Amino acid sequence: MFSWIDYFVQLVGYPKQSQGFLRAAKTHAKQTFRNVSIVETKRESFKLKNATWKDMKEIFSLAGPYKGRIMLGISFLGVSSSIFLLTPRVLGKLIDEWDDTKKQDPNNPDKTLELARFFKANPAALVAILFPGQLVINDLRKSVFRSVLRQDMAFFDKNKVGEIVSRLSTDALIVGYSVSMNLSDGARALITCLGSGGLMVYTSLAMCKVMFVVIPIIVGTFAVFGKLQRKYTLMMQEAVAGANQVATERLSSVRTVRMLVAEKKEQQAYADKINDIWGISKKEGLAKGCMFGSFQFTGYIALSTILFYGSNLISQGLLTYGELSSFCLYAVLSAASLSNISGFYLELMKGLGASSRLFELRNRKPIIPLEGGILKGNVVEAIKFERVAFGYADRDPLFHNITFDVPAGKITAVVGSSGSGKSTLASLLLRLYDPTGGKITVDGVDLKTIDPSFWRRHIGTVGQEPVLFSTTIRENIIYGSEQPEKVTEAEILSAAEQSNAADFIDAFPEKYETKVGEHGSTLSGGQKQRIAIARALVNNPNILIMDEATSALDATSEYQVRVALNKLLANSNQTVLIIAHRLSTIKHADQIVVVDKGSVAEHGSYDELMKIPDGIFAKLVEKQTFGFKESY
Ligand SMILES: Nc1ncnc2c1ncn2[C@@H]1O[C@H](COP(=O)(O)OP(=O)(O)OP(=O)(O)O)[C@@H](O)[C@H]1O
Repeated sequence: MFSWIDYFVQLVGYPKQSQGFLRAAKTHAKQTFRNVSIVETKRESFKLKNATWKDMKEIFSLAGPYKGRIMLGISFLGVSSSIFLLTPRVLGKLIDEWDDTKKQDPNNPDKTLELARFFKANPAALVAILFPGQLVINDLRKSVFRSVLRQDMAFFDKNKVGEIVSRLSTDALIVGYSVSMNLSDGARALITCLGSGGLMVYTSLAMCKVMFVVIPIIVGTFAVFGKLQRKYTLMMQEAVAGANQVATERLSSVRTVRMLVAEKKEQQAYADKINDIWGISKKEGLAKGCMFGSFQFTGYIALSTILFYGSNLISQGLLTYGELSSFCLYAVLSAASLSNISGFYLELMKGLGASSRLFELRNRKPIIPLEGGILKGNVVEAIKFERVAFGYADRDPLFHNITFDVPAGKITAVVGSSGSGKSTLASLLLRLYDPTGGKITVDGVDLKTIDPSFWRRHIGTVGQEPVLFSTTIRENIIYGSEQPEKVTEAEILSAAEQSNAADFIDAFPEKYETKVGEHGSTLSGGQKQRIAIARALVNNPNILIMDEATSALDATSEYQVRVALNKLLANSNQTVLIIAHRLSTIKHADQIVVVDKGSVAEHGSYDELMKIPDGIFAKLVEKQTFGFKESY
């Protein structure tokens, strides 16, 4: 038989359970925020103030594709909130059941109990609204990452990768939460607040007089608390960001810290940052204590007034015990939902702040597009630099007139003092940046009109500091191939052979399947360089750009890399641009271009340049030879 205790447990248990899902998810999200709040900086408060309706529209448009799910979720929410709201009324009726004169009609049982039982048995129905949240986050992350990957190099010069990553992780999470679970919390709070207010009026109009006095006090308390809470949250996020910044930077450079014996200094720097956090949490705790104290005090006064006034009405026969109980519960409910509404508002503002940074990334159009244009990937006559001018953003101009040809099928070496802009020429040729003046043409076609991805795909590049990915040697070699799965074993072996890498790869127990570690950390500098050369060669590119990396290598590694390069250049019929640091080794180049003070100062074969009296190249060679003698 259905006992009174079962009856009570079901009634009280339902709202606890149904809310449990949302609350657990919300708590999880909040904890995550805490952990990743490091990126919330001073800009946050600025953004919050500047949030506009346009931002509001944009943020809600994220949930657009999931309208159906959201409507379903909100329907469940509406039903569950209604039941939740009816609960005090039903409880009131239960109390009145003890009053023999006001027994319920057994032939007309309360339908709300049946509904409550349904949701108690099917709590999963209430989780429906949670799914769009993760989907919104997924969409946002994917679209922002896609946009970031398509940005030009000038963008990456300005934006730190660490910050972009935290936008992708933290900001996306905040935005996703604010338009999903937060929305459901807000909707629930609003429904509960309006519903309980209405039901208070319905339960007893006379009692509402008391509430008109109490509500402003409660709202005022919440308003003050909300404002303070927001202030301390922002301060806390900044302090946590500061501490994490110190920890991240120092730990990622732990080698340098160790070599400079700076452990104690760093320990202190971190401790200072942690003390900042402690200072803020003390203030936050004090404010919270005061606010909660005053809220409880107001609450007790309100409740006592309700009870006092209510018992007066009961004694006059104008109110029942049950009605008074219902009224009290609704008063508590409406107060609690007011607090939830303020929480919803804060989270929404946070979401707006975070979204503006994400939308900025998502909507940014790169200056140099990834694709589009003439599909040209070979050189028949020559690549020409025609009066090229260039300067990096926020720096003085680097080139004012660079004019020279890179003839097809020939080896062109670029030399110049450190910082003269040799690597920058390679970047311009790859169209990582556009010249600010003049132009680069390929067989007379302006590089700006050529499809950038198609062009780059036909260029094999070996950078000064080779970058390998933390995967196998094989994967690293075929990384740049358009269709890696179609690269044959013979092609991989041939590329490794040509780059002088085959011997050391064969000596590894797992050979081509050897994992190279993060950034190739388990390989020597020379080995990394030779794998990078193999990677450049495996696609049999039409053009080769070699930025010599010799400074970081020891004599043996340098020798091995040089042998690889020489072998490669001797057999090459490709158009080659080699940025040379060791001048004695470019005697085989068809032509040498000397860059100095923003223009091409000398131009010719090795022997021709050596013959120029007081020539820059001759001086560079002399300096280097002298330098070698000094160092040995
Ligand atoms: N991404 C960048 N943003 C701003 N300035 C840059 C950037 N890359 C290089 N520079 C600056 O441009 C100048 C030329 O650099 P570049 O690397 O082209 O010289 P380099 O001749 O190849 O030097 P090195 O022989 O030392 O490798 C330098 O003053 C450098 O500080």
